[in-house]
Order: sequence, then C-alpha cells, then structure tokens
Amino acid sequence: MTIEMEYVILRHLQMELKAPFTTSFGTFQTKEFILVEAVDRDGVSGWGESVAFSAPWYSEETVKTNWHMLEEFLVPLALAEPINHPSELSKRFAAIRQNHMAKAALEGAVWDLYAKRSGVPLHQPLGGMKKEIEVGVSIGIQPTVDDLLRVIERYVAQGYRRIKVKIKPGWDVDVIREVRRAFPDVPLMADANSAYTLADRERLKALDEFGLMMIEQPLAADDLVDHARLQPLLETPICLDESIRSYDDARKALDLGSCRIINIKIGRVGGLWEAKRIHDLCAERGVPVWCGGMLEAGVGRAHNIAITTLENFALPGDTAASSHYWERDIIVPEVEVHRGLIRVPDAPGIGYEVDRRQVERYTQFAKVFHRPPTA
Ligand SMILES: O=C(O)CCC(=O)c1ccccc1C(=O)O
Ligand SMILES: [Mg+2]
Repeated sequence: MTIEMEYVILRHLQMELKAPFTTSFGTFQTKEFILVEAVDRDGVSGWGESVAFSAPWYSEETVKTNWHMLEEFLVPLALAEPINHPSELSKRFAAIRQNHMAKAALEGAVWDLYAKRSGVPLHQPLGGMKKEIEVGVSIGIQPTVDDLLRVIERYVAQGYRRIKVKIKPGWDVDVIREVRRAFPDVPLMADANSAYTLADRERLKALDEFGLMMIEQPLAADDLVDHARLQPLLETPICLDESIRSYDDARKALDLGSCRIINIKIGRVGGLWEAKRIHDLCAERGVPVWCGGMLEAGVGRAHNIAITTLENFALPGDTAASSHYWERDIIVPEVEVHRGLIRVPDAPGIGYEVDRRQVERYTQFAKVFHRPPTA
C-alpha cells in the first residue's frame, strides 16, 4: 500500500503541566513540542509528536533543532517520492546523522497514516497482540520526603503497576529507605538520569537492600563501558535509557553486560521501526523491555501504547493517564488508566481522534510543506 503524501504540517504547541516535574537534571513546567500532521492525496491525516524538550538536558536535541531538521531535511526527503512502507523511512533518513526525535516524529505520522489507509490499528503492522497494557508512573523529585510519600500513596491507590522515583546524589538511599518503609510491597524502581559516576558505586550498591525492580541510567548518557563495570557489582538490575539510541547500542550493551533491562523510547531510538527491532533483539536474548515516557501529549502517548502491545514489553512503562499530566489533552478520548491498565484502542491508526480545537488552542505557530510537483 503506497503512501502518497500531499503535504505535511508542522505545528509548534505549548502546554502547561498540571504539576512541575523535577529530575536530576532540571524541572519541567511548560512543555513545548512539535506536532507533525502528514496528509495524503485523499485528505487522510497521520499524526506524530516530537518528544524533544526545550533545553538539551536529556539529550542534545531540542524543539528548535527538531524544527530545523524537519524543515530543512526530513520533511523534504519524506515528500520527495511515494513511500511503500513506513520502514523505508529509516533508510531514506539514514544519510542524516542522529536527530532521532525529529526522525521519529515524522516516521510516527507516516505510520499512523499507513495504518489508517490500511484500516487497521497501529499495533497490528508492528506485530503487537496485547489487548491491554500494564503501566506505572514516574514521580519527580519532591520538596520533601513527606511530599513524596503522599504522592506515591495517591498513585498506589489508583492502581499503577509500579512506582518510579527519581533520584540524584543527596536524594537517594535515605529517600528510598523511607519509601520502602511506607510501601514494603510496592513494585519500585529508581531513575538517576545519569547523575552518578563509577566513584559512587558504594552508594548505588547501598540501594540493593530495597529490592528495587531496577535502577535506571545511573551513569553517563553516552556510556556503555562503565555500566558494564557497575552491573556485576550490583544485585539490582541496571536498566538503560539515555545510553540506548539504536539497535546497535542495544546489541553492544547486551554483549558487554551493561544492563539487564532496556527502556525503549520511540523518539530516542529514531522511530517505531527501530523500537521494534530493539524489542525483537531483546526478546531473542531474554531481556525484558518497557516503554519510557517523555511527558508526551496524546499523540505521543498513543504511539507508546501501540508499541507496548508487543510481547516483550514485559514490564510496566511510564505511559500514565492523560489527566496525570494535562488539564486537557489533545486526543479524544483521553488515555485512561484503570487498575494500572490501559485498554488498547482498536480504531484504525493511533486509535484516538486528534482534537483539532485543542490543537488550535495550544498552537503558537505552524508551517505547511507541499510535495514537489515531480513527486
Ligand atoms: O511520565 C513520563 O512521561 C516519564 C517521565 C520521566 O521519567 C522522564 C521525563 C523527562 C525526561 C526524562 C525522563 C526519563 O524517563 O528519564
Ligand atoms: Mg529515564
């Protein structure tokens, strides 16, 4: 089924988070992001969302670098000729280095369009079978431990399947001890967002006594070697997030023993196809994966749900309910979580309607790109 795109619209949106979200590297309150709409010759729209943030803290990509890459390079490549299958885009974009979040946003729109044209839900061509997915929630660093305990209490009561707590030097062992004391049985993990080095190995080792499901990205974002040194010193499995940007990174991490679990973020790895390839590799190697979050609005959330339907997404991910983040999301219905489960939509494409009124409300500026007459 050939996709013949007529035009692509890039929109720059800005939404306020309900509550500030603090990690070891900084605090988010306002989320600006790019929404990609790919429209074919029959007027069918596919949607993608860039997960790049305003500042280059999590990775070097930003909203502005994504806009630049999309405008100057990626959108022209996608419009240059018809696309037989969304997986072709990886090859078409291969000459452009990195910039994975920009690539993933556009690839995601093409996947949605492809699935809608085929009349199937997005998870089907990806090979996902689950009818519902288990999700957890990621909780930012709080002003006090008491605040943190109150927040966790709320999400445990809502039925989230695991609690992820952000840690950093000075907010780690003592905090996790208190959380464990208050919630002895809750499936718990900690995410350091690269706040430590090998010199902190004793501190990280001290976390072993709390029975964490995993510790996410303790060391540098670009490192696989030090993680391979650290993992044998810990009983707690290491999960890599920032360090895994591609299939090859995943292969090397598994060969080196840098981690025992991988967090897959569609944007970080350059799209759904690469995410699927990493998933399949990990399945072959007996390594579970889960889907990480980037404080996405509804379109990104829908893509996360679709990829999480693949079998080896064996651990609850970060895709919490829309209402956890937003007063009003940009999709209808919003993503809802009951007893820690999301029911996977079976309407064609991403399975949620994009609410154009809300999109308009949050859009600050937009630009339309038409296919060249020769395409
Ligand atoms: O709820 C979410 O979307 C995930 C929140 C989260 O943990 C996160 C948020 C912003 C940047 C990085 C991360 C991360 O997973 O490391
Ligand atoms: Mg993380």
